[in-house]
Amino acid sequence: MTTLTLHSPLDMHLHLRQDAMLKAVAPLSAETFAGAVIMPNLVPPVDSLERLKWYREEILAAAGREDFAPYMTLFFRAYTREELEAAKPHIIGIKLYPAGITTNSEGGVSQIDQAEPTMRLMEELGIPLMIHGESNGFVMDREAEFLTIYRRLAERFPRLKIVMEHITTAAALVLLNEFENLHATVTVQHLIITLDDVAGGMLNPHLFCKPIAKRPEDREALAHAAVTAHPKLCLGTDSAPHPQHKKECCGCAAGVFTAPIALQLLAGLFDEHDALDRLQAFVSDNARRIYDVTPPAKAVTLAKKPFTIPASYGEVVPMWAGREIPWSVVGA
Ligand SMILES: NC(=O)N[C@@H](CC(=O)O)C(=O)O
Ligand SMILES: [Zn+2]
Ligand SMILES: [Zn+2]
Repeated sequence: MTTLTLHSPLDMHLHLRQDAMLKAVAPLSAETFAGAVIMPNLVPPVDSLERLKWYREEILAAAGREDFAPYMTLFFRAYTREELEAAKPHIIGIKLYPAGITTNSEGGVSQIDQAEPTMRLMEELGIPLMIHGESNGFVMDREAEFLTIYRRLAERFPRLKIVMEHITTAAALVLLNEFENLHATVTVQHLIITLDDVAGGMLNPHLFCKPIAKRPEDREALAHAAVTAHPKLCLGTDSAPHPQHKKECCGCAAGVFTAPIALQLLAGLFDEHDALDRLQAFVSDNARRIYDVTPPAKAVTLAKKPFTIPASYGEVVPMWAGREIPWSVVGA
């Protein structure tokens, strides 16, 4: 049986929520990941150091093991220099959401220009900026339209580390290569599905997320970059749990839940591309270098042995629930 051991896999974009949902999903990430970048889009958002420290403790308690590091982010707003200096040792970066563009982003930024003084301070202090990069244009064009903003920020703040979160287009990869200070995360679903899987046949709400899955040529470009372990790209699952009744309803919430199946799906993809030897870079080594983190030691062994994705994890339905996939986690 073919097996593969990954060392300290990292998820550089994760939603863990609060309360009962946090308690249900945090152990699932902690089982196979050594660390994760925790998104701050709670209600209300994590936009103070006090709230961030409280949230970190909640996560550690919910994860229930020592070998899982939550890398915390603050929700972008206008911060003072004093606030940023105090926050810096506790955060991996600050996450910017355009106002209203995705789940729980109502308090986000409506005028990017007005965000520049804070970005200037972040550049000076060496605090990375993570962005959900979508305009409010036509849904398939939102990321492409936002690329002009990424470009402007990359030019105006050459020493600011900018992470283009969950990229979904070939065009974003082109821009990624153009500026040294741009980096990117990509989800599992955007490497393996297109809009057809979401809405081309029977509507599949469990594959609906922001940004929406794009065209086959986008998926091919992203998959190529992932399986060749593009040095500026790393895994960020954007695993975003919503209870089943919020997905299977009229007005389905955006977010795909993949945390417990991400590594198995990736092993399948990398195997198909004869690239299993590059998975370690994509799920850990690139992130360690880009974000300058040293995760807890954790070995996760996968085997080419069929695995049926559960129908649900508590009240959350994962991507491809009930489907048999070729790789399993056999030791973590
Ligand atoms: N990706 C999503 O569709 N949803 C995320 C928010 C986000 O990452 O944009 C969520 O919090 O549910
Ligand atoms: Zn997002
Ligand atoms: Zn997200």
